[in-house]
Order: sequence, then C-alpha cells, then structure tokens
Amino acid sequence: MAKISALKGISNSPHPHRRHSSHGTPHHKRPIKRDHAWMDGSDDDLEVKRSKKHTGTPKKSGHGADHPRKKPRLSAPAGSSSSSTSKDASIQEQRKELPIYTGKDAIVDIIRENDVTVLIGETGSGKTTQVPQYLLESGLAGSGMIAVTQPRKVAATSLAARVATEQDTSVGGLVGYSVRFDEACSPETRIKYVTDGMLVRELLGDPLLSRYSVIIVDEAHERTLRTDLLIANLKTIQQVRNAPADAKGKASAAKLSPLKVVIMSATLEAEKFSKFYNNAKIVYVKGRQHPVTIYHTSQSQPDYVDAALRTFFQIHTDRPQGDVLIFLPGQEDIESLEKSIQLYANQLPKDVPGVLICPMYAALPPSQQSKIFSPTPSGMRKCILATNIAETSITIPGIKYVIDTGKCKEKRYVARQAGTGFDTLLTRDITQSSAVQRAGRAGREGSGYCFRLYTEESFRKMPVTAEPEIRRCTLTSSMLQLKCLGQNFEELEFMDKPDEETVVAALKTLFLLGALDNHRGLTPLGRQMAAFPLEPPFARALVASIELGCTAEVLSIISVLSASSHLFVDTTEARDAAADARRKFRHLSGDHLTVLNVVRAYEEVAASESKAGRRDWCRKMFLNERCLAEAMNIRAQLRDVCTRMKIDWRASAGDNEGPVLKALLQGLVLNTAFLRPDGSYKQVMGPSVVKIHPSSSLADKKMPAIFYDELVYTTHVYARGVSTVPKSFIAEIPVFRLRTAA
Ligand SMILES: Nc1ncnc2c1ncn2[C@@H]1O[C@H](COP(=O)(O)OP(=O)(O)OP(=O)(O)O)[C@@H](O)[C@H]1O
Repeated sequence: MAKISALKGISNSPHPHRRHSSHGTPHHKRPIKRDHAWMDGSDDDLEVKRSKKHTGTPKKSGHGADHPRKKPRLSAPAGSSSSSTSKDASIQEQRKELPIYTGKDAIVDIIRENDVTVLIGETGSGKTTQVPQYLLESGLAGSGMIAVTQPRKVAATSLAARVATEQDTSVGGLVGYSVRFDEACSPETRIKYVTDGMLVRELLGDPLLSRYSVIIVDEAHERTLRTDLLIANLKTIQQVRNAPADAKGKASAAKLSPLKVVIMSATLEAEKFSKFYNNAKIVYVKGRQHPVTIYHTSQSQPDYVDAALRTFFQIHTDRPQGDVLIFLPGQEDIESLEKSIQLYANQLPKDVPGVLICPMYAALPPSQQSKIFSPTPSGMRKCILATNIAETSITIPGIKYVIDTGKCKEKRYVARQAGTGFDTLLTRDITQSSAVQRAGRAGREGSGYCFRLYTEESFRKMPVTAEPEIRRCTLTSSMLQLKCLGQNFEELEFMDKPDEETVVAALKTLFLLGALDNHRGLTPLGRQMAAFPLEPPFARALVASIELGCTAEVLSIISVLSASSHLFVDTTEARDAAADARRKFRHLSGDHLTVLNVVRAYEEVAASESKAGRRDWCRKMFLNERCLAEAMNIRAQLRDVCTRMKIDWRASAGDNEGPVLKALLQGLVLNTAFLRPDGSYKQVMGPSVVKIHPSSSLADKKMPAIFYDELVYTTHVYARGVSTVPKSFIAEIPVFRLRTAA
C-alpha cells in the first residue's frame, strides 16, 4: 500500500462553503480563508491505496515508466495547420509503435469482408487515429470519404489536427472536421472527424450518406442520443446501399458503393452492438502502449473538491515532472478548485515549480479550450481542470497524472406531465467505463498514474456503462430531425427503445410549436425550424421573428440563451455591486430584453475597445465574457444559415419591443404562467406552480402573465429567464386559442 505524504497547509476539513448539487441554483462561490496558516498536515493525509496495474501488456518500447519525457509535443491546437517538420520520421515511427499497428492488415481485411465490424481496443491502442488512416491507405474507402464520429467537439477538432499532422497535411485538406458552428473541410477531405450530431444533421440533406464509404462510430459506449440515432439509421442505410444488385433499387440507380460501418470503443458491450447488427464481427485489439498505475482512496471522499485539492498538491510537491489532469463534474466546481489551487500555489516556496491552471469545459470558447494543448512553460506544472469533455479520445500532451473525483453531470429528463417535462443536469457518480477512459488519459505519451478519489469497492459497484441518453433525455429535437427524414421515432429500430412517455411528450411539444400537424405529420413550419441548429423552441422563435420583422433582435437573444454558460456572474462577495451593474441593463419587461441591452452595450464596447478593454468592461459589469464571446460566435453561424435561406437577418423592430416579445413567446409558448391571487404562478400548459428565480430581474415583481426559458428544480420549481407580456399576447397564439376552445 502506498501512502502519499502529507500535504502541508491544506486542511482535511470539508471546504468551508461546500457547494451542494444545485441543478441551476445561483452560482455559489467558496470564500477562501486568506489567512490560512501553513501547518503540519500529517493528520490530513489522503491515504491512497495502490490497487492494481492497469490491464494490458506494457510494451517495452523505451517509453516506459520512469523515462524522462522523450517525445516532442506533437499535437497542434485544433484548426492549426501541421508544420513542415511533421514529415519527421519520428511521427511515422510512433505510429508503428502503437499496439494496433501489428494488427493493421488483419483489421483492414476484416473490415473489407464485413459490412459491420465492432472493434474493441484499450484506450491509447491507436483506434481513433489509426484505423481511418489504415482504411484510406489500403484503398478500401475507394473514392468516398471516411467519417469518424465523436460525441464531443474538442475531440473531433483535436483528432483532426493530430491525424493531419500524421498525414503531413493541413487541417481542412486531406483530413478535416465538422462540428456545430465550426467546420474545416474541402473537396480534398477524405477523413473527416465529425460530432455525432453533425452527421445526423447531414442525413437531412443526404439521407443515404452517399459521400461516405466508411462510417466509424467512435466511443459508441457513451450511447449519446445522436449516436443511437446514427446507429439506427446506418442499419437502414446499409439495407439500401449494401443490398444485392438486383434488389438495390434507388441506390443502385445512383451507383452508390456499399457502406462499411465500424463501431469502436475501449469499453463496449460488444455483443449487444454485434447482435443489433445481425451478429456483426467483433475484433479485439490487445494491449496498450504505456502502463497506467491506478490508486484508490481507502475511504470515500464526500468532499471531492477538497480531496482533489489535497491530492494535487501531494503530487505537485512529491512527484516528478508531469502535468496533472483533474476530472470534476462541472464548471462551478472547476472555478472553485481553480481559485483554491491558485491561492495555495501563490504560497509555495520558491524552489517548488509554479502551477499553470487551465480550465476545460464545454462553455469555454474553443480558443480557450485549445490552450490545454500548448506546451507547459519550463519550470511549471500544468494542471488541467476538466469536465468529462476531456474524458474520451483526446491526447493532452504532457499529462502524466490523472485525478478522478468519480463525479460527472448527467442530463436527465424530469417528467412532470407529458409535454411539460424538461432536462436537468444532475451531479452523479460516474460509470466504470468513464473511470477507465479517465485513467486512459494518463498513459498517452509514457507511463502514467491515476488517483481515484473513491474506493476500489465503489469502483466495483459502479454500473459498467451509463444508461443510454435515449432513455433519459428529451427527444424533441431529434424527433423533429427524424420527421424531416420521413421517419417516425416510434417505428425506428433502436438498440434501446425510448420510454413511451418521453416520446409522447416530444410529439406534444412539436405539435404545440406548430412543427407537426394533428396527424403527426411534419408541417412546412417544422421543416423550416429544423434548418436551424437550435433547440426547437428557439428555432420557432426565430421563424416567428421573420414575419414580425425583428430577426436581428431575436438572433441576439437566442444566441446568448444557446451559449453554454450564464450571462450574469453571480457573486456572493459583491452582490450589491453586481446588482447595481445589472440595473444599468435592466428592461422593464424582464430578462430577455435585458439580455438584448447587454448585447448592444457589448457590441459598442467591442467596437471601440481592445480585447483587454472588453474583458475589463465585462468584469466591471459582472458579465461573463465567455458567454458573450460564445454567443457572438453562435450568432454569426446563425446569420450564415439565415443568409443561405435568404432570410434578412438584419430586419429590426428598432425600439419597438412588442414584436420581439411576441416572437419569443411563439417559441416559449409551453413555458407560460399566470399569476394567481396568492402571488404564485401557475403554468398555462402544465400543472406546476412555479416561482420566479431569484436571479431574474422580475424576481420581486408580481406580473399577470410571464414566459420563461427553463424550469430549474431545487427547493421549488423555479422559472429562469423570465419576461412579462400582456395576457392578450398569450391569448393571440393560435395553439393557445385551440386549447381554450377545447
Ligand atoms: N494529439 C496528439 N498528440 C500526441 N500524441 C497523440 C495525439 N493523439 C494521439 N496521440 C498518440 O496516439 C496514441 C493513440 O491515440 P488514439 O486516440 O488513436 O487511441 P485510441 O485507442 O483511440 O484511444 P481512446 O480510446 O482513448 O480514444 C495516443 O496514446 C498517443 O500516444
């Protein structure tokens, strides 16, 4: 049993203001004891137990355990082009050292002989980067493209950068990527890393995916909703494209080549996938390149943020060079830990290396996310604080140590009543698959270590894989996409069937938004909505804005609402100052037009100020610049879609707020509530009694009618992002008239 030595000065007591899982409660910062004394921490040890070597046979390739880092840092940030030195034979040598290399010919042969292949290989064996290149180099893809799907954007972009380097080309040439709101592809592109959602979207324009000869579904164990949609569709596409010549019909007329499908993962229920694809061939790739030693704590660590803090400094003070990757459930914990680490790092003695902290979560703009890939300055140790977006597929150069809190956030559908349920993010324990993937991030360039902040017994008790998203999330958006493909959710063959209740809820929502008629058929409005990469309510609002002549305003508002973090910074330390700043933007009608005021002010500042000036302004105004930057990016993409659809995105209602509120209301019609005599609000389309969230500018107001962006579920059901409208606006909406008539 190994025991990590005491970490001086870091208390073992739970964080003074430990945050509880909040599902959207206002951000709560943890005050840091600034006068915290350095003291002997011998009683504060986090004892970790060396449990087992990671499975697999470490290859004695000279990159083993205690060798100093030998390899050059290779990965280029997403979107950058490879350098000419990449022709460097060392990269080709590294490719040959990967465990998968010895099986190269056999893998190509198996894929050639089978329509569907399920390929299982340990993390780091080389599946994601090598298999597409083998297929391309062998000529198996013919003149078609090879798509490799990823559940997350950052994996798709960074893999494209790596494989482009290996192919000695620029990203967007032979090797490209396509993710929501960003693409680097050209007519030369033959290998395309793509998020599963983008490939589902491609189905809308090309239902047989005719440009592709191979589709590789990577990290299939995650069972995202999009991956499941794809898996179901690939089966039907193969029935057309791979049918015998005389039965091919339409596809044969178009002379489409057969489609090869490869399902890949390190941790997959291989038999289940194989069975779904009529007993598809399963191939196992043995071995990993570098060993990862895994430790578990001897006791559970309820305060996982504090445990992560202590473990990090134990590594930092006691262990040799190598960067650290810490997995946390969400942005809130990341920001809290970032502050704590910074505080203690500032107090380190001079002879201890400095700490460079890099946060990594979905809401960060891509430019900030790609910072994790840049080389660590000499004399420093990089500490990456990440959510599970860094869990699969990516290689972060320099990472030798992983700290796994064992927690993640999971989207889950909270069913209240058909048509009024909503997805909420809950913090929960991870699965064994996730734990294996997280540990795998440590053994990419050399041997590594993974410190699990949970016991070995907890690991054994974890479910092997997560419940598929199709069984736990809202289906509205996917159902709309399927309708555009002429498919019915209810009739499609899925690996796991969705709950009937969730299907009914999605049908009802789409009907109330006007996307479906009362025979469940797609309406022209529904088709128009599906063209926008937006949640259906926001797509509906955007379509409404075209008629109401306020597309410019609605685009600005929904771009902020589609960003992955909140616009306003909540701070307990300077609550009054934050409230004062917010008051400057306040619009009487509530939060939506307040958001618009912020965007307009930000645009003015952006036009005259430098990047630093902009940041400064955001800080003074207690605004989240990351949210605004992401929103501007989203808005630019949406404007492009409008231009392609010949929609005038400049159309503005000027100072007339009525049309803007009416357009938003069309999209958020299910999210409306009327004031009751007792001061509470009752949903118009559902049974819930809701309160206005304290973060809203209408929090202390009593308005006859409101609409809101979402419900959050804490001690009460809170409506967040609230505006008030005259009751007559609601009564004017056709679906509401229909309902009252009924
Ligand atoms: N961006 C990169 N920079 C440096 N090395 C890389 C990069 N991407 C991949 N590699 C090297 O290639 C190896 C194989 O990576 P690859 O993603 O193909 O493995 P994998 O089997 O798909 O693993 P996983 O299941 O974790 O995605 C890594 O372990 C690493 O050594």
